[in-house]
Amino acid sequence: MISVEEALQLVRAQIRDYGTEEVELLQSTGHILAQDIVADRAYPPFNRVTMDGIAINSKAFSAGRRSFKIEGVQAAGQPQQTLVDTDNCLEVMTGAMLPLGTDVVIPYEQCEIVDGVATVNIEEVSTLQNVHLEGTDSKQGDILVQSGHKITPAIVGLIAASGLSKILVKRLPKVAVCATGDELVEVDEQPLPHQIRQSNSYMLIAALHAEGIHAQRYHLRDDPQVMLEELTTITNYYDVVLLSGAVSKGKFDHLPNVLNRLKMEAIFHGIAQRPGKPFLFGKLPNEVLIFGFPGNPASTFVCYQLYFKAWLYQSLGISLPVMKAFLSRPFSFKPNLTLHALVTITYNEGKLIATPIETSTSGDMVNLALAQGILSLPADRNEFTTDEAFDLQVV
Ligand SMILES: Nc1nc2c(c(=O)[nH]1)N[C@H]1C(S)=C(S)[C@@H](COP(=O)(O)OP(=O)(O)OC[C@H]3O[C@@H](n4cnc5c(N)ncnc54)[C@H](O)[C@@H]3O)O[C@H]1N2
Ligand code: MOO
Repeated sequence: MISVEEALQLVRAQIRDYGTEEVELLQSTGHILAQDIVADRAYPPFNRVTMDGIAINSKAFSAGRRSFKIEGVQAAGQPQQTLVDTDNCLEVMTGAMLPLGTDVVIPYEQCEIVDGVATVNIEEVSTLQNVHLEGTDSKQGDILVQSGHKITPAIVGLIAASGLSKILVKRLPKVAVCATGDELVEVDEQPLPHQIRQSNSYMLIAALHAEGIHAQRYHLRDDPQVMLEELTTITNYYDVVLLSGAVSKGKFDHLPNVLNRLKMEAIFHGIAQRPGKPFLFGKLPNEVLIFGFPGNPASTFVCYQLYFKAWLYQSLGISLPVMKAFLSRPFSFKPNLTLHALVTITYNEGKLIATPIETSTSGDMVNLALAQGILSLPADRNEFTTDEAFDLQVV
C-alpha cells in the first residue's frame, strides 16, 4: 500500500490534454477558457446614471440655483439627450446615458417636484456624483478574462456583455460512470430485501456536473465475461472511466482481473487511508484512465473528491483550492492510515473549524450527506489536537 502523498503524485502525473472545443455560452460554466475575453467596448460604455433623479449642470447649482424646470426625461435605453437650458434639468433613470450639458445627478429623495419644477433640498453637490464614468472598469480592447480561467456564473455574464454567445474552452474528458454489483437496482425500482438502489453513480454524476462534465451511467453485473465485453466497448469510447465497487478481496470483486485482461497498467491498488483503502488506479494501452473507487459510498465519494479532482484540475492547468482547518475537539484514530474525516465546517475568530461527523462506517451514506468537507489527518500519528491545522477540501 502506498501513502496518500504518493498516490496523489501518481494520479497527478497522468496529465491529459483533450484539446479545445467551442461551446454555447450557457453550457460553459465550469469549463476552462481557452481564449482571452476581450472588451469589445469600454465598461461602462457610456457615462451611466446610477440613481433615479434629476441631472443638472453644476454651474447652475454653484451660482445658487436650487429650483430647476424639468425639460424632459432621459430613460435607460434612449439615445443621449441634451439639456437645452443649463438652468433647467432633465429627469434621469438609473442605467440611462448622462445627458449632454449635465454633470450632476441628484436622486429623487433629495428633490421635491411640483408643477414640473424640481427643487433640491441639499446645499452641496460634487461634479459627476451618481455617475458611473465611461471606461472606469475597463477600456475597449482590454483583456477582461484570461485564457485558463475556470468559468463561473459571473464570468458567463461578462462574456455575454462582451457579445460572445459561443466560446472556445478546453475540452473536458468524456467520462463513463460504472456501478458494479448484482445487488444494485435502478433508482425507480423497488429493491427486494437483499438489494439496494445504485446511488453511487448518481452521486458521481452529480459531482461531475459541478465540473461541467456530463457523464454517462452504466451498470456492470458481477459476471467477468460480461464485464469484459462491456468495458471493452466503454473504454473504446470514453477518455476516463469511474467505477465504483468490485475492487477489494471478495469472490465477486472481478474488476482487477477484468482490467488486467484489458491490459490495464495498474498504477496503484491500495492506499494507506480510510475510507478508500482498496482504490485501484490504472491506465489502458490507449491512455484511457481507470479510477476504480471502492464501493462503499463514503469511499467512492472521498476518492472522487481527493484523487479524481486532483487529476482533473492538474490536467486542466488550474489549482484545486487547498485550505487548512482546525479540529473542533481533540481526536484519536489508532490505525496507521490517513483518516479522511468527513466534517462540517464553521468559522470562528478567523479560523476554519472542522467538526468530524459521527459516522458508523464508510457504508454510511446517511451521515455522508451531512459532510461539508474532508479533513485529512495524517497517518504518522494517532492523536490530533485542536491547535494544529490540517488539509481541508470543501465538497
Ligand atoms: N477481506 C477484505 N474485505 C474488504 C476489504 C479488504 O481489504 N479485505 N476492504 C473493505 C473496504 S475498506 C472497502 S471500502 C470495501 C470496498 O469493496 P469493493 O470496492 O469491492 O466494493 P463492493 O464490495 O462492490 O461494495 C462495497 C459496498 O458498497 C455498496 N455499493 C457498491 N456499489 C454501490 C453503488 N453503486 N451504490 C450504492 N452502494 C454501492 C455495496 O453494496 C457494498 O455494501 O470492501 C471492504 N471489504
Ligand atoms: O476503504 Mo473502506 O472505505 O475503509 O471502508
